Amino acid sequence: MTTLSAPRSDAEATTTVVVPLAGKAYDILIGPGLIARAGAEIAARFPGARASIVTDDTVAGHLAGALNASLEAAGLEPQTIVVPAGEKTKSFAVLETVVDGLIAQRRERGDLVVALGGGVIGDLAGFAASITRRGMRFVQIPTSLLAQVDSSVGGKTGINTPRGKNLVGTFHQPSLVLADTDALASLSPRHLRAGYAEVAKYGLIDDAPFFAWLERNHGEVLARGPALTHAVATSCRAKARVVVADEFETTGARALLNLGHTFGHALEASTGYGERLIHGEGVAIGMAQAFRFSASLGLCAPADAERVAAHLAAAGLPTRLADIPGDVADDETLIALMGQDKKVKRGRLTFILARGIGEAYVANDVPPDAVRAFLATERTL
Ligand SMILES: NC(=O)c1ccc[n+]([C@@H]2O[C@H](COP(=O)([O-])OP(=O)(O)OC[C@H]3O[C@@H](n4cnc5c(N)ncnc54)[C@H](O)[C@@H]3O)[C@@H](O)[C@H]2O)c1
Ligand SMILES: O=C(O)C(=O)C[C@@H](O)[C@H](O)[C@H](O)COP(=O)(O)O
Ligand SMILES: [Zn+2]
Repeated sequence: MTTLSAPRSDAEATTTVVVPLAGKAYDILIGPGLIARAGAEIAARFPGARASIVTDDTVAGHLAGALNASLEAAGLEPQTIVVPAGEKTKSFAVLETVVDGLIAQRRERGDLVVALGGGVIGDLAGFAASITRRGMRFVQIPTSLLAQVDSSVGGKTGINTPRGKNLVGTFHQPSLVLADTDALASLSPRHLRAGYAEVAKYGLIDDAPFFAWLERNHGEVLARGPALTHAVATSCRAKARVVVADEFETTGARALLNLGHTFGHALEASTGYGERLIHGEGVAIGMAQAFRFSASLGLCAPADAERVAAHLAAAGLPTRLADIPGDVADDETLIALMGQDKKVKRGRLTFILARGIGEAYVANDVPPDAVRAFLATERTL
């Protein structure tokens, strides 16, 4: 018989997932108290480096003081750059203020940019790090569920343009990820649910048992119980596996992480990157649509599509165009936005479709007419 005992300290409660990329391997530490320990963890790995914290004006109020104190105590001479919270911050204008701030702070190539915040901050600060002085190192301290399970891992960085999501950016891996599960205490329920969509994505792509586990345990995950930490660690392991297999999204393995994003990104862009539809919500609708599209093409059982939508709805997520407040852009606008997707090859649309739960695959060359016919049915839901 195995006797389980509670961890005696935050350090003992920490899970480490390694992203073993050749020449640029890094650790993801997951657990409580990591912001308080950030200075020690960073200084031990990057002796002599100084740190610039990039955060948003919401996260700053909750967590920047504690992080600053920890980095200060470890001799990292922290300075902070604060930008507005929200998706609109992933823009050229805000990128310029971050890059200028790093240069004004006289940070060198060997110093560290520390992204403290959700996916918006991680994508923006990571991009700024990748271009400032032709490439600074950076550390991700993800504070939203979405950032802890997805955006802080894998090195996709970037900003949006009015013509589409993440259309300007780089691949630039972080040097360390510190996912402090205590930080999630102050995250709003809406943003927690949005992050949950990306958790469910890992089950839908290739891990049916994890999806079934989520169906049983989503209440505890969303109640921020111990199941939440399990969900974060399982998600990070899944993402690390995919990123190591296909870092630059060339073989198709990484494209699977785009499940729900062809539809979702078009919806986000068409709603102006505002509060009407946040990324995880767009992904939830997009994943439900990807399964309904697959069912309509005879690829997967309609019951699977219904099960996916039912689970996302049970988690409080939108699953239909009608769930988006206000008018939704017309089909031609959405198809034009999908045409800007980075998976497009020689003008042909690519979707992530599914043969069932946990059986997603990359479908190249989906005819726009099939998408048009499908969207027409979506308007009736
Ligand atoms: N690079 C990638 O691989 C990747 C993966 C998934 C998503 N993304 C990107 O991530 C972004 C979405 O990330 P997000 O959902 O974290 O959005 P976000 O960064 O806007 O954070 C959501 C909101 O929660 C607030 N917040 C964050 N942490 C908090 C905390 N601990 N306490 C209180 N408030 C907190 C933020 O201020 C913000 O208002 C999108 O731009 C998306 O494109 C990138
Ligand atoms: O890491 C990846 O690869 C992903 O696709 C993860 C997605 O959840 C994320 O939203 C990503 O930013 C989308 O990438 P994009 O290349 O489609 O913009
Ligand atoms: Zn995403």
